[in-house]
Amino acid sequence: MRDIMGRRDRPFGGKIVVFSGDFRQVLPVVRRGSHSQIIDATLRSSHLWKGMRQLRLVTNMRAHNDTWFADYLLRVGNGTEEANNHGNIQLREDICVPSTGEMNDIEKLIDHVFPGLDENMSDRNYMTCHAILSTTNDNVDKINLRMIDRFKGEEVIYHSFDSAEDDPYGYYAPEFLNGLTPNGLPPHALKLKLNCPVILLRNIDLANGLCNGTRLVVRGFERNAIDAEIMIGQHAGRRVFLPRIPLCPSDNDMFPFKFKRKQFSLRLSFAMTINKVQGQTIPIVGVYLPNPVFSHGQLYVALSRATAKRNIKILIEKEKDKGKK
Ligand SMILES: Nc1ncnc2c1ncn2[C@@H]1O[C@H](COP(=O)(O)OP(=O)(O)OP(=O)(O)O)[C@@H](O)[C@H]1O
Repeated sequence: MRDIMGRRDRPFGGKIVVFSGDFRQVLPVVRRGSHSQIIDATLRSSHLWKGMRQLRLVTNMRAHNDTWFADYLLRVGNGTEEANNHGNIQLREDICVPSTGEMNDIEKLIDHVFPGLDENMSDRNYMTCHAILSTTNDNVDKINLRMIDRFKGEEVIYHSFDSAEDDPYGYYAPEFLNGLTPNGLPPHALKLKLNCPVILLRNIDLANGLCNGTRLVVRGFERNAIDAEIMIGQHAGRRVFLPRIPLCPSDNDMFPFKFKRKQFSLRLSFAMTINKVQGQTIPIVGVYLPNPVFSHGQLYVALSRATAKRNIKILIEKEKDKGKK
């Protein structure tokens, strides 16, 4: 930009650039980064920050029909909501699913978030509007497996082809490789049913709306392709065929070998991680917290996906209640 504008002394060659963001949300991810490295990666730490003019948006448009909820979100995000002696936010009882410590607590949360699932299974809008959020991929996988079992229809399982790239002597058995599911990769056995919601894990075709985080519903199964319909955004309603593609973990140091998985770049999306849904609106939200959130920002992102207090339910598992945030 400086070269084009011929003004090497000014940031962006003197052009006005608009940055937007909400500092209450989850901070940038720095792999294995320390607190200071994470802070260092934020816009506020950039040398450009001192030259920026700040404008504030003051109305929460997503929750504009529920001003109490909009204020509550601000209190959570600003750290002014009532906290206990450990500095953890006490979540209000009226937005929590009572926890008994039994396995069926999760079923109760599912019933709250997905009422009338059987009648609405093929409705794209229904699937777009309902989701359960949690902190880690393990928690999310647990809910997704329960949901796909409850979902009506015949199950189809696509298995991946896994290999260790730099293993000429075959030290790593296929069964061992199949058991690995590094972050950001689909599972070895991808269990799907017709009309189930899924989320893309890679950028495949940005121009046609197929990018990391795109939510789709499965409309058909082929031997080596999945027929899916895009759920949200400007390409909503478009039908696409998704192929199996070779995928490697984004963190190369995770294993002492180069792991490659050929699989559909999809995961079920009845439940998703809080980090994955940052930026999305999900009108009816369930939050599953078997363990505390990592930061207030994460709680703020989870709660602020919803449009009103009545549309949110949180399950905090009882036996781990002490550390709740
Ligand atoms: N001016 C507006 N009038 C009506 N609705 C609006 C307006 N601006 C935004 N919205 C709605 O509010 C919701 C959130 O908008 P958007 O995703 O642009 O906000 P955001 O600041 O990026 O949210 P977040 O960072 O929390 O994900 C969307 O459903 C959008 O349609």
